[in-house]
Amino acid sequence: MESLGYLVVRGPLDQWKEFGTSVLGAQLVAGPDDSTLMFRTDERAFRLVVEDGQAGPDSLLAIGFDVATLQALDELATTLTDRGIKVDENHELARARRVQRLITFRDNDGFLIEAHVGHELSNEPFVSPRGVSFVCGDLGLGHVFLFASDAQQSSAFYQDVLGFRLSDTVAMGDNEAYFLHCNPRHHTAAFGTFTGVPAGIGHLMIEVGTLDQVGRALDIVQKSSYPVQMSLGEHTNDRMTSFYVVTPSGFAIEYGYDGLLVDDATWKVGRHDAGSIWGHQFNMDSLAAMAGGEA
Ligand SMILES: Cc1ccc(O)c(O)c1CC[C@@H]1C(=O)CC[C@]2(C)C(=O)CC[C@@H]12
Ligand SMILES: [Fe+2]
Repeated sequence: MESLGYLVVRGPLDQWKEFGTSVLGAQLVAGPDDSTLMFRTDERAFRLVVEDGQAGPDSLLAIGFDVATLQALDELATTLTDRGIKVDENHELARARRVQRLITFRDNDGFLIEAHVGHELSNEPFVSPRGVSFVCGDLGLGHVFLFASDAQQSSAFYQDVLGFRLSDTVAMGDNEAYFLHCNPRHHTAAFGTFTGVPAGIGHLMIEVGTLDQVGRALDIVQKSSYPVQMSLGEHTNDRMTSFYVVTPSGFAIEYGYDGLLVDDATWKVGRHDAGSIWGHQFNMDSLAAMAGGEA
C-alpha cells in the first residue's frame, strides 16, 4: 500500500453536504448517482464518498488504499489468495471509483478494502469553499483510527499482509493502540481495542496547512450543533495539533495540523504512556451523538 486513497462512508446526505463544505471546507462534486456525494480535498477527483443512509457504528463502508503499480496490485492479490482471503475484481466498481483497476477483500476484522491503481486526477483546480488547503497528495487523504476486536492482530495483518510498518504504540487503558505507516505520514492506519466497542471506524484524520485553518474550523464547530468529541490538543507520537468533531455518520473527523513525517531509514519504533502532550479532553456529551448519529 502507498497511501489512503479514499474513504467510503454511509450517512444522511443533507447533513453531510453542509458538514463537508461549511465545517470541513471540502469541495462537493457530483457523484455517480443521486444517493452518493463526493468531496475533494486535493487534485484527486474525490477523496471522500458518502452513500445515503442512517448514521451508526457500522457507517464505514470501504477503505480505499492506493497501490503504486499494476504489478504490485497483482502481487497483493496473490499474497491474499495464498492466505485464503477471497479477492474480487469488479470493473463496474472501478468505473464508479474512477480508478484504472481495483480489487476488493476484507481485512481480519471484516473491513472492506478497495485496493486500487490509477485514481483519477481532476484537471479542474481544487477549490475549497472555505479557502482550506489540505495536506494530501502522495501522503494520501489522512489516517483512519479503527476500533478493532484485537488491535494487536490487526497490527500484524496490516504489516504482514498489506506491507504497513509500525511507527509506535500508545498505552490506552488496559490495551495498547498501534500506529502504522505506509508513506512518510506518521500513521495512515491505527488500531485500538476498547471493551464494549464493536469493530468500526473511530475517526478519519484530515490535515490542513496552517494552525489558523484548525482554529477557524473549531470556531465554526463550536457555533454549530456538531459535537466536539475531543478538545484542541497535541498528540505525543505524531505531534499533531488537532481537535475531533462528530460527523453526521456518528464517527469523528480529527482536524489537524503539523503532523510528523517519518523516514524509514532512521525511524525507531516508539512506545508512549499517553496519547497527548496537552489538551484532547474527551467530551462525554459527544457519546450520544456517536451512538445515535444525531448532531
Ligand atoms: C493517541 C493518538 C495519537 C495520534 C492520533 O492521531 C490519535 O487519533 C490518537 C488517539 C486519540 C484518542 C484517545 O487517545 C482516546 C480514545 C479515543 C478518543 C478514541 O476512542 C478514538 C481516538 C482515541
Ligand atoms: Fe488520529
